Amino acid sequence: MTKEQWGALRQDLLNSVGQNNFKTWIEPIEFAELTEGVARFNVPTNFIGNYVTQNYGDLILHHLTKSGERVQRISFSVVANSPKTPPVALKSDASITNSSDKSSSVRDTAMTGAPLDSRFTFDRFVVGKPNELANAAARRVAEGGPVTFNPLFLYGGVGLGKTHLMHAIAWELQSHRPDLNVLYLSAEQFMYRFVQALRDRKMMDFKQLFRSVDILMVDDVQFIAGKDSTQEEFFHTFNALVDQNKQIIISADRAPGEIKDLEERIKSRLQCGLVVDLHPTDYELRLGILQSKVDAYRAQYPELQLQDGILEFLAHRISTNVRVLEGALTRLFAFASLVGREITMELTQDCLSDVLRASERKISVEEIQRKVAEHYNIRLSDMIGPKRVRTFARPRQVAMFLCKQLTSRSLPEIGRRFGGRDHTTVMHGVKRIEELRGQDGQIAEDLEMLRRALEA
Ligand SMILES: Nc1ncnc2c1ncn2[C@@H]1O[C@H](COP(=O)(O)OP(=O)(O)OP(=O)(O)O)[C@@H](O)[C@H]1O
Repeated sequence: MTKEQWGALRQDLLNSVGQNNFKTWIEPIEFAELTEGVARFNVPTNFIGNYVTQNYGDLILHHLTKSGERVQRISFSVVANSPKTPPVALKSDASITNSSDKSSSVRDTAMTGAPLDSRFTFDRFVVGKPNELANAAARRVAEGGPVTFNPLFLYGGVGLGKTHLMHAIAWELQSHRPDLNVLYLSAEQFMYRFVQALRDRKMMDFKQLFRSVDILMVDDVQFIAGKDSTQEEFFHTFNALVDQNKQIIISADRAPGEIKDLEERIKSRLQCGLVVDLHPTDYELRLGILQSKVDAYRAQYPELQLQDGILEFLAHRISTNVRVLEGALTRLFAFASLVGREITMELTQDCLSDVLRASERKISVEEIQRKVAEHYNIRLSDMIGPKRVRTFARPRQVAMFLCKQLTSRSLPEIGRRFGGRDHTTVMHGVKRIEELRGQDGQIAEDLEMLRRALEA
């Protein structure tokens, strides 16, 4: 790809990210070269490199691929005055890890040139009810003691921490058991290497490499489903390692039995050890994660000013996955530091309007009305209808309050969905519940219970 082609591609990116984001994030990056599947860019600061990787990495990769380029990953190097600042790379690569230098944000290894993310450690993994079992199992494996369950199979939806836990295991093993040879790679990378070995007639080397590891970790194993010869090779590798009593750790986006087009014999092997599920996050875990990110950020930028209630608001409103939550916070920090202002609710809603709109789809006004009606044992038609007796009016106000809190609908919109009421009625209802929440323990409890039920 030439610089001119990159220029044309930037237009597509402009259309995708919008003028403001483009000016702030995309414009400063400069295409350097594309070699061996890696598109390299120069950036003025490490911060921009990190931000673009996290927020636009996939998008850039997508546009590059769409334009016909063969690109596996992108990488950023800081060109300003600090030649020592490390380049940043995307996470989906492989690495054989055998040193404990964590100085760079993403560490490359000489052997494969692939990264383990230094942020993905156990001490930065926030534990809550939804992930406590997965965390405990990962920590056990990371001790590097005798193999008790093989494989450890971690599964869960997008962005819930599977990769984080796998990297954490690798880091931990490196520091406590540097004698062990740990190989972490994505299933895609496994296939890529297998195909390359076939093409270069280096299957013996391939087999030897994979059979000589002490701990093999394969991320996103669902990727090999339907790819027959890769599955076959994976099956042999798996068996050879289990026979030698070597630990295997696998992750996927769903349980082994539910991965379509995965051979039955592989499914049953994968179920032989310990299968642990990372559940969707709950409000408390999301708040804990946000808090820990703020603490980490504050350690670097003590001038950060964050109004009360912002984290709670984000934890309520963004329940899709942790990656989205993290991305939202990073964007907020970046925006606030650019404009040099305190992070207020207004700034948050402004800066994250697209994310908030996207995640709002999760809880609808109708769902809230239904749940609240059920909870107070009234009919939905009475909740929306004209009757003003307390038995209906209070649940109606509770529902309005939750609509205001859990969706991004405006007051007039909410009013319309409550039988065409005026926005001042909604405003009054929301205010009333806010007051009651502080005075009436029962209302506070009802609100909490309903919120949990709606977010579950
Ligand atoms: N419990 C947690 N504590 C702190 N950070 C977390 C937690 N769970 C997820 N994250 C963060 O969320 C982001 C996404 O996590 P990760 O990449 O591990 O997800 P994943 O389950 O592997 O997703 P995918 O299915 O897309 O590969 C990472 O930046 C990770 O650090």
